[in-house]
Amino acid sequence: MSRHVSDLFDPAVWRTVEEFDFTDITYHRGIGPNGDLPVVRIAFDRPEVRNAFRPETVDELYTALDHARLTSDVAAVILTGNGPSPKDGGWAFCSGGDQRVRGRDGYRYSDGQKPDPARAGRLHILEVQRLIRSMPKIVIAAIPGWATGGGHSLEVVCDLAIASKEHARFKQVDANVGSFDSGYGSQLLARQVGDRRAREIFFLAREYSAEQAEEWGAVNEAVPHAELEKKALEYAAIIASKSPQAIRMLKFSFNALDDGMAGMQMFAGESTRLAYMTEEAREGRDAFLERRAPDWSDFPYYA
Ligand SMILES: CC(C)(COP(=O)(O)OP(=O)(O)OC[C@H]1O[C@@H](n2cnc3c(N)ncnc32)[C@H](O)[C@@H]1OP(=O)(O)O)[C@@H](O)C(=O)NCCC(=O)NCCSC(=O)c1cc(O)c2ccccc2c1O
Repeated sequence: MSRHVSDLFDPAVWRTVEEFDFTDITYHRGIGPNGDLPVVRIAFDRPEVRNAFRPETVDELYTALDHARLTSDVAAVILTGNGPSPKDGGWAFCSGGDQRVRGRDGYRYSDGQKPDPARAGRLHILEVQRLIRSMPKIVIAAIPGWATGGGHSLEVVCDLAIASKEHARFKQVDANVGSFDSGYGSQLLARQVGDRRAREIFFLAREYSAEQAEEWGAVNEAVPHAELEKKALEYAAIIASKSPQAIRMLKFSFNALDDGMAGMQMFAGESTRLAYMTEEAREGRDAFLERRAPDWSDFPYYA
């Protein structure tokens, strides 16, 4: 019998991705009447601690996201948090780093595990942020409850965000606990809500609601709690109806300026792929393989 995943999870539209044995997250592939849908659902599965992440959670999250990245018939990823908490019924997207395992130099793996010293103090949620940013798929945050600290920054880095009207709460608590996301978590937030508001969110660490987040441009839409995942699936279906190449180029063009040379590299890499598909580029390859001078005469210098 399949286990209960989350109160918002509809078992009729998801199947478990079987290759993995995750403990801190769940990973599902969308299914429809005619087989797999081009969407996956990845969810934090630690509702008793408001879906705080420990290093193991981050490893699993990275693995699932990278699997989605490499799955050629997946167009979109829904990133969410399972709930509610069996302890008190509270909902969370993610409350950031698990403060119980925070050491002097980062977050620590569970007792008994003696990792390579390079993996002793972990802040590798930043690697997950970079993966979300650079993967050529659209990542949709479906926020059913609290988004705080590193969880707040994680939803900021997603391409789109939808929040539960009743239960989503936002609070950037980094400065309360002596932490600071000086990368995407703050700078991208300023892009989304404006510099003044982003400074307020970080410096004052005040709670704000889903409606407020929508008004400020921090999320795309605030929807009734019961409809959150349905709405995220709707977004994914629309994205999957578009040209994969256009979506990829658009995502990388949105990132390009803010991500500097790395952003341009992503965009330019896709341009190279397009160039490889032309007769002109094929002529260059063929000439090399046939040990002759390339004949560019069919290819004008466009103005
Ligand atoms: C999220 C809250 C606002 C929720 O408040 P609420 O009153 O609804 O619930 P409780 O406080 O009673 O929480 C229920 C239960 O969960 C435990 N819990 C919640 N959050 C965490 C957490 N992050 N770590 C560990 N445990 C947590 C809580 O203790 C309760 O347990 P009981 O046993 O008592 O039932 C509120 O909980 C809250 O403010 N949480 C803390 C948020 C926080 O401080 N997050 C960390 C910020 S720093 C961070 O995330 C971070 C991580 C990185 O890896 C970075 C890397 C690089 C740069 C920056 C990073 C970064 O900033």
